[in-house]
Amino acid sequence: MALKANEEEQRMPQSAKTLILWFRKDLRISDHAALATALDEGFRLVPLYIMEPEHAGTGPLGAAQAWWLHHSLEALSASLDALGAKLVLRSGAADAVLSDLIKEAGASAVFWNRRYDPSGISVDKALKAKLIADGIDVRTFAGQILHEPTKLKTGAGGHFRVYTPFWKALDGSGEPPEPIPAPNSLTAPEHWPTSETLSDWGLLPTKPNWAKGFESEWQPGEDGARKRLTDFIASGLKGYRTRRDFPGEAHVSMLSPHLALGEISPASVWHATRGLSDAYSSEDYVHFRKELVWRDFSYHLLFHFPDLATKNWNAKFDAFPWRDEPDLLEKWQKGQTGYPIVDAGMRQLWQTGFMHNRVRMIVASFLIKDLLIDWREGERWFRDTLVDADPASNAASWQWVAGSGADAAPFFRIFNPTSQGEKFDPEGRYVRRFVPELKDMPDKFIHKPSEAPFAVLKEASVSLGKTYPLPIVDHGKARDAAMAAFQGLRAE
Ligand SMILES: Cc1cc2nc3c(=O)[nH]c(=O)nc-3n(C[C@H](O)[C@H](O)[C@H](O)COP(=O)(O)OP(=O)(O)OC[C@H]3O[C@@H](n4cnc5c(N)ncnc54)[C@H](O)[C@@H]3O)c2cc1C
Repeated sequence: MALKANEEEQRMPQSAKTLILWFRKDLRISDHAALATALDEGFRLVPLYIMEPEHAGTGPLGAAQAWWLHHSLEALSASLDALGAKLVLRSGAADAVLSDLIKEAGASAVFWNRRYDPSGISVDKALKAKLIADGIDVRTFAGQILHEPTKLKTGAGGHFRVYTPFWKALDGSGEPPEPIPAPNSLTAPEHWPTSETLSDWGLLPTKPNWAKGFESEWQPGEDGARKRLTDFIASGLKGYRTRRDFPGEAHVSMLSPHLALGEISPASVWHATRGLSDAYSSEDYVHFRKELVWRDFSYHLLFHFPDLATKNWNAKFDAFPWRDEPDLLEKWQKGQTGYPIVDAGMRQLWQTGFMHNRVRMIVASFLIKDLLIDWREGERWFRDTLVDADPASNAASWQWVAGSGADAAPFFRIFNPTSQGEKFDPEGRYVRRFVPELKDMPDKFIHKPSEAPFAVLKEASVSLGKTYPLPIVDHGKARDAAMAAFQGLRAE
């Protein structure tokens, strides 16, 4: 538990040791085990964030998440300022940055919260060994996920491949630890080391500023995360189980970008759904927790299968006859497929850096099964354009839709984009928001403008092929082609 300011001063001897607290995907001060332990032990603190090279550590960073990171670091910096501390920014390989900073700050300890992506793990392992050999006190802590992948095991002692037993094991292993409150103050080092300047990192887009639409949608940082959670519990959680699939309604939390950079801990989210009044159905909050646990499951898969983003989990899919169709890929990316729910999803992604989960499944199915384009193209595009881009959830979800993943949807479950739209966006509320050229279409044709009579199109000022595209593929034929490709795979 963190100490109060005056208690800290009394405990801290003049010669208090200096510690570097390395922030990574845990850009918060609440429920931060490394921070709380450092304070309990009376260290002087140098908070650090390292912009590591593309392929080592936290990267590669997509453009949309880079925007988020900029604002998240600003918010963390402001929280630390309010506690009398500074966030030191450095760029470069973590081992070089840390060895310089240890000398500059006269630090004897480095603490961090653990990460579970393959490149992060390999950097951390080597670094920890080197620092310990140099006599530095290195300690690492849990907190990015609910339960660490090394701890949850199947009855036979192996790792999980199927979600339901994973959920049961996690749920049965007890509640995650109670969140640790934010500290009231931090103890500064004798001299503050120099810091690079955030604006010099070029994380924000300039010409053009394609992130304009993000600004009204999001408040990156810990306060924004907490507000999102409070608002969701107040008005979105009721009805979550039955309404979470409807993208035109506000029954999902939109916490994923905050969780992706650790502005809020999953344990805090979990505990916030405890002790709710009878007004809440346990079906809603249990279902919500189950979704949160998909994130843990994805990390569990990534930890045990580090190539999740690049290799088919099921190697049978290695022989899948993917098509090389750059024009169709671009139409999908730009939301110009002629299928309104797909286009609305891809435009929501471009305009806000987010897409509703149901629609992610529909657009992914469309890319993979209607266009027969390799799921890895979709994974790459999402990684660059999602503010919640996450190495585990993104890769696991793409493989889930493709049918190549662990516990995946079978390949032959091919979404019909028209009937999915009609079922989950019956009045076209979501489509009308993101595909405004269809806003005056009647409900009956909002998901199938290409089937609307000429008079209906005219009345809605829609000219197919001009103001809105004709379907780029015929879904029925595309479905048959996908099934034939899949049957070919099974026959091999
Ligand atoms: C093709 C595809 C790609 C995806 N890529 C990502 C990604 O890069 N990053 C990401 O965080 N999620 C990804 N997801 C999972 C899911 O779509 C998002 O987590 C969810 O839409 C976030 O919205 P929310 O916070 O409102 O979710 P809520 O419904 O409010 O759920 C709460 C939290 O649970 C977690 N969660 C919910 N569903 C899933 C899921 N299926 N898998 C993993 N975690 C889940 C998220 O952390 C989420 O914030 C992807 C899904 C698909 C189908």
